[in-house]
Amino acid sequence: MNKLSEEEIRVKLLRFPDWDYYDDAIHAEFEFENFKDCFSAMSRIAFECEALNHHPDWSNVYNVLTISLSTHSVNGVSDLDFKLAEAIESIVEPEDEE
Ligand SMILES: C[C@H](O)[C@H](O)[C@H]1CNC2=NC(N)=NC(=O)C2=N1
Repeated sequence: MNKLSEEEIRVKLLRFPDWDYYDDAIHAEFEFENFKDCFSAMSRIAFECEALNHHPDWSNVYNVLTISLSTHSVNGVSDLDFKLAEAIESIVEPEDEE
């Protein structure tokens, strides 16, 4: 995996309005109705993490999930972080069905 430059990250983040870049990682915070909904999303995200072999630095307080993604081997952000961010978005904010 390549370490993305700040410029590359900023361009990619245009498609990820929930996410921000600082401290060599991308970060997002999601709020749910209650703890059950939050933890249910976390369980679903966990399966995606295992499938990608890429794992978030995350924390949960009641109905709020805070996530940071980075790639240890490059000491920064790689395409893998965006791949996982995309999977997280599709779980947390699914598109409306027709
Ligand atoms: C050995 C194993 O493949 C690595 O430790 C993986 C596991 N999960 C990971 N998760 C994240 N976020 N970054 C990594 O660099 C990473 N590396």
